[in-house]
This record gives sequence, structure tokens and C-alpha cells, in this order.
Amino acid sequence: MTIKYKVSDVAKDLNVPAKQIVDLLAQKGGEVKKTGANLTEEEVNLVFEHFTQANSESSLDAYLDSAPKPQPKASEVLKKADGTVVEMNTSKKKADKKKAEAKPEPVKREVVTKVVDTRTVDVNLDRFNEKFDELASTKNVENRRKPQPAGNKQKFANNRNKKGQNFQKRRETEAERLQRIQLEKARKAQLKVQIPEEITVGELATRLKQTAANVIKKLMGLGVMASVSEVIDFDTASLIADEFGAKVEKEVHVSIEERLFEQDEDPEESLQERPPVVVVMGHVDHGKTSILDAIRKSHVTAGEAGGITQHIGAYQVVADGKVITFLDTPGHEAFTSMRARGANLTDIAVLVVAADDGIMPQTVESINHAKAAGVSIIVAINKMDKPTANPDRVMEQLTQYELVPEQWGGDVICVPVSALTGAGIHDLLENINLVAEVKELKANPDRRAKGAVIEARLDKGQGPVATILVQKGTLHKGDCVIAGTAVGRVRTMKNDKGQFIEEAGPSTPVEITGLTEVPSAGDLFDAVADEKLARELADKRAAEEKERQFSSYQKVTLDNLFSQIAEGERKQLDIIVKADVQGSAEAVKQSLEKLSNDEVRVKVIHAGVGAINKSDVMLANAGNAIIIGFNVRPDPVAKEEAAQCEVEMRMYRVIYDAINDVTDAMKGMLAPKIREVEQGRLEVRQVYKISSVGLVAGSYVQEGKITRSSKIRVVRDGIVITEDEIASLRRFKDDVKEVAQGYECGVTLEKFADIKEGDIFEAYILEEYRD
Ligand SMILES: Nc1nc2c(ncn2[C@@H]2O[C@H](COP(=O)(O)OP(=O)(O)OP(=O)(O)O)[C@@H](O)[C@H]2O)c(=O)[nH]1
Repeated sequence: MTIKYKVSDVAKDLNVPAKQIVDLLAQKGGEVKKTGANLTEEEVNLVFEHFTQANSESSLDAYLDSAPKPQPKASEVLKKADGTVVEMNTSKKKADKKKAEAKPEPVKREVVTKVVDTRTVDVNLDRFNEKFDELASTKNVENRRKPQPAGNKQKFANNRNKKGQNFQKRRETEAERLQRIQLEKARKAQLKVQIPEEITVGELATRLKQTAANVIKKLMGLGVMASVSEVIDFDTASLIADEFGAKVEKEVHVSIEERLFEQDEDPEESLQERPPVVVVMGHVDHGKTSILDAIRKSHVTAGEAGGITQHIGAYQVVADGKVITFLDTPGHEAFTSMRARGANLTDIAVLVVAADDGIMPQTVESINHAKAAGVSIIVAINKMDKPTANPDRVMEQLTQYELVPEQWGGDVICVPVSALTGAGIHDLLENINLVAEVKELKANPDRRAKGAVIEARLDKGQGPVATILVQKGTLHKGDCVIAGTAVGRVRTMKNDKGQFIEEAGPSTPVEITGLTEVPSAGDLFDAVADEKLARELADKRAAEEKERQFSSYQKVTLDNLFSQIAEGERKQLDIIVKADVQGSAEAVKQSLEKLSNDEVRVKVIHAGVGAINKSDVMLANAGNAIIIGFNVRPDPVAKEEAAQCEVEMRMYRVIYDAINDVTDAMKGMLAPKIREVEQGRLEVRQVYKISSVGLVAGSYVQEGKITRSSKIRVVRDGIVITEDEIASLRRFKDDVKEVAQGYECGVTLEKFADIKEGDIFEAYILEEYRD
């Protein structure tokens, strides 16, 4: 029977050239067919038989291998200890192999249907479920998905059953997902934010994961109007954070100092009584050194290093069983320079006033320096052995400086003494003990030592040697200490009697060696645990010091006063007044203090008579004050010091101008348009009269220069006598335009005719300027 199956169709289906079919049929003895001819059933069978035989596989394994192989999953592969890799389903494969061996004959149909291998399109629905789950949530997948058994082959084993389970699983996942979202919401509500002491609104919004507008709205709700860039304080910021339901933590920046030094306040029970630290102050020659010597001699315990104390900058005496520490650097200047460096060492100041001399300018300075530092004052009225001694006059004078003696119902102890005879010295010490007792001076000895450097020097043999006063804690030999930029381990430690000691407690002065460099008097020192960190801090301090030299910390000046008031940095303007006479000083002081208003208080911390000296500048520097000179000038040392410390000094001839300037500065209206530019300084060495010209000052240019157009200020003993202009400037009969430093010249002034030898001519010009 002929069927409608053409040679060309058969060739196409078998994917062989038609000629091969034609040839095959001819070979098998059939007639030669054309490609378009139909085949008989027999011929078709013959052709299929032939191709089946030709393409048969030797075994089922070979057949299976010919199919595209899926990569074995990691879970299906076990690594043996010896490193060989074994597939999990080897048992199944073995079974298959057996089957193939039992049935070696290839199944014809299978060969034909080889092209439609459905195994590769086996859809693993579970996999898609998984993918879906993963898409739904990328987080916490581990938490909500139960751990999968290793090898998920079972999925293939019972797919239909599995599908039901999967559906179940998916529903659970949804529920869990909702739960997770809930959890996340809850977590958001408990957002933790760290807020520093001050923070900008914008930064706070970022930390709260809110928009700045939201934060500003909340701020408005609290009555605070602030823009994004404005800074708000911790309290306000934490209120806002609370409003957003965030948990607030204070952000603390830990500095090296905080890591290095013990910050904790000493608990009350750890505090123990400590000796008072006393400094002696007073006018020159009133007997400061004599009193310190008298105390030392009379109260050093016999047998101690021959009874003679070493000079280490401080010493201790015992009076009535109680120890007192004296700083052996008399004078308020040393005291204030230490204070300017941050060292507040002193508890009590002994103000020495000579009974025959009474209160003198430096006595007043001492009083004001002591008051500015807030130390207790005990007055020692010295030289009582002198017949001219008048203690009552001293006490009366003291009252003018708000020091009312106890004898007169006040609270200032006045002790009459004589350093020469030693009379009253013990009484003085008793009173020091009394004041110390009232002050309840205490420190914790059981902590790392802290204190300040009293003095330091470089010794050829020992290297840097520093006398330090331990203020709290106990310093031990071998401790690592840092003082300013000097670091090191205490190699040796000596007390004021020159004895080597192992440890020193509060209020004890000791001389130590072992530092890497010489610290400065007034530097604070700290014993530390971490030497490496201490060196790091010393480097940092050295760098900061350099930085400070370049960009000086902003001192108060009349020019920046208003901005400092406006920024809330300044609530009090401290002024030092120096005038030519006491009356003027008082008048200027009172007028200035009256300028105090609600925002800023004007306080004259010292008012004195005479030229502005170094001590005034140091006091101004320590207390960030300005100096107002009324008819006086600064002496050269003070001028240099003021320039170095950037202390503002303003000189006036009329009280009204001084008052006006300070008032304007407080209002922010100060606009000085003219300033003085110094040119030079001349000393009048000879005064002679020339009938035609008048009085000629034969002068020597000490520094700078003088020009024909210079203005001249005549200064006598630091007091401004007058200001005038030059009438003529000559060198050897010739009129000259200018005379330089180191040359002599003759100067006549326009008006002033009372020139005296020794007068100083300050040459200057006035210059207009704008801020
Ligand atoms: N009569 C008498 N003279 C004294 C007394 N105390 C000090 N002197 C004398 O006064 C002068 C000055 O004494 P110092 O102790 O040097 O005075 P100071 O205050 O330390 O002086 P400076 O160090 O220059 O500031 C010396 O000649 C002492 O002998 C005293 O109690 N009686």
C-alpha cells in the first residue's frame, strides 16, 4: 500500500538529505524513487528501521547523559573529607542504571521524541514562590523562613502535595511580613539619637530622620523660632526629639585630656584636710622677703637639714602642729602671671604694709590682684619696731579699699608684726591657720596628682628641674607627669628641706627631675597613667601654642566690645584705670562704673596713680580687662608687654572722652576715626635759652625718629605734662625735616615753655583710619 509520505518529507523529518533516502531504498533493492514520489508502508518502515539502528544508544545512561544536564545544587553535593565530590542522588542513578541494563533494547519512540525533552521544562514552582518572598522582603528572611532541609529534591518527589504546603507557607510568610513591618514601625518609634551640647536644626532633623520643616514646626510649637542653620541647645533639641518619639542620648566628645586625666569629682568622704597655700604681697621694701625669712627661720623644725631650708620656690612650716605652705616668690606679679596661665594655687594672701609708710601704689595693686583672684587677705602691718610706726593710719587707709579690719568690726585680720625682731610672726601664722580652718581647705590624697609648676630651670647635670605644688592627689616617684608641653617620669623628688622623698600629698611643694623639657611657671601638671597619650597631648599643646601665636585669642577691646556683648560672650567689662592724681582716678572710676546697664556691668578692677606699668598689663591680661590711662602713659616695659599680650590701652586727656568712648563701645557705635601713630622718643638732655628763639630742648633721639610735622607729648616721670607742636627742629643751626635715632637735635615747642632736663618727648602723628 502506498501512503502519502513523500521521500522529501521523510528526509526533512529525519533531517537527512533526500538523496540519502533515495540511495538507501535503491540499496535495499527497491526501485529508484524521485524525491517527490510517495513511499509505500514497507519502504517507510525500512527507512525508519535503518535510521533507528544507526542512531541507537548503547544504554539508557548514555541517552540520559546526552540530555542537557542541570548543574547540581550545592545542597546536593557533599564534600567528602578526602575532598572528592559526591552527588547526593547516586543511589537513584544506580537504580536507573540497573533498569537500563535489564532493558538493553532502545525504545524506538523515545528516539523519535528526543527533540521534545520535557525534563528541561520541568517548572519548579517552589523556586518562584521563594523568589516572590525574597522580593517582598529582603530583610529578616532568615528569621521568618524555616531552615530548609539540605537538598530540596523532595520537592520533585511529591509536587502536587507540595503545592498545597507551599500555598500554606506563603500565607504564613505574608502574616510574618506584616508582623515584621509592625516591628519595624515600633523600632522607628524608638529611634535613638545622639545630641551634642549644641546642634543645628538641620543636623537635628537629619539625625531624627525628619525633614527640617517638621523640626522647625515643632520648634515653633515650643515657641522657638529657629532657621535650619541656627544652633539650638541640648535641652531644646532633646525636647524636639522626644516629640518625635526618639530616645535621646547625649553625645559626648572625649578629648585627649578627658581620656588622660581623672575627671571625676572627688567624693566628699575622700576629702581630707590640707595645708593652706600662702603668698606674700605688698609694696616694694615693705618687708615681704624679710617676713618670709623670719617665718622660715623661726618655724623650721630643729634638726631638719641643719635647720636651713633650700630655695625651691616654696616651703612649709609647722605652726601649732599645723602645716602651712608658703610660696617663696613674693609679689603680686608672679602671682598674677601664674594666674594668667590658669594656676590658682593660692588660698591666702598676706598683704605686707609697712607701718611707717602706709598704703602705697603697689599695696593697692596687690589688694586688687588678690581680690581679682578671690583669695582671702590677711594684713601684716610690718616694721612695728620702728618708732614712726602708725598701725591705725594703715587700718584707716585699708578701709578706703574695702578692707575693714576686724578691730573695726570688719572681716579683715590685721596683725602687727616686725620681721626684724620676729614679734607677731607667730601670731600671723596662727591667724593664717584660723583663716584656713574657716575656708575648710580639703583635697583627696588618694588619686593621681594634680597641681601647678611654681618655678623651673635647666640644670646642667640633672636636666630640667621643676618645683611643683601638688594640689590634689599624691605624686609618687616614678609617676608619669605632664606639665604644659613637658612630659616625663618623676626620676627624683626632693622636698623643701632638700630630702629625697618617695611621695608628696596635697599642698606639698616638691622639686622633681625627669621631665623632657623645662615647663613654665604656672603650667598645670597632671600625673597620668598613659605615657604615650601624654606625649600625644604634649604635642597637641605645642601645636596649639603655635596656633595661638598666629591667631591670638580675642581679647576685649573697645572696638569688639559690642560684638562680644551682642554674642553674649561678655556680661562684664573689666577696666583698669590709671591717672595722674588720685582724685582723677576716683572720678574716672566712678563715672565708668555708672555706665553699667542691664546687659553689661562695668567694673573698675583696679584704679591707681602713676604711669601704666607691667603689673597693670599683667592684671589686665589675666582678667581680660582693658586699661584706661588718664593723663598718664605706659612705661616702655608695659607698652611692650601690652603689645605682646594684646591688652588694649587707651589714653585720654579729658574724662568726658573716656566716658563717651566706653558708652559708645557698649552701644556698638564706637567709630574711632583718628589714631595716633608713634614716631619716636626723645630725651631732653639740656635746656637752653636763646633770646631770639626762646627755650630750646637739646634732645637725643632714643628710638624712632622725629619729624618737623610731629606732634610732641611732654612726659615727666610717666605723667603727661602737655601736648604741643614743634616750632623748630634743628641740627647744628640748620633747620631739618627729620632726625633719626641716635642723633641729637634742638627742639623748640610752639607753646610750652616749662621744659626740664630729663623730660621725654614722644613724637607722634595723627592718622585717620576706618575699622
Ligand atoms: N625696722 C625694720 N625694718 C624692716 C622690717 N622688715 C623689713 N625691714 C627692712 O626693710 C627693707 C626691705 O625689706 P625687704 O624684705 O627686702 O622688703 P621687700 O618687700 O621684700 O622688698 P622687695 O623685695 O624689694 O619688694 C630691708 O632693709 C629690711 O631690713 C622690720 O620689721 N623692721
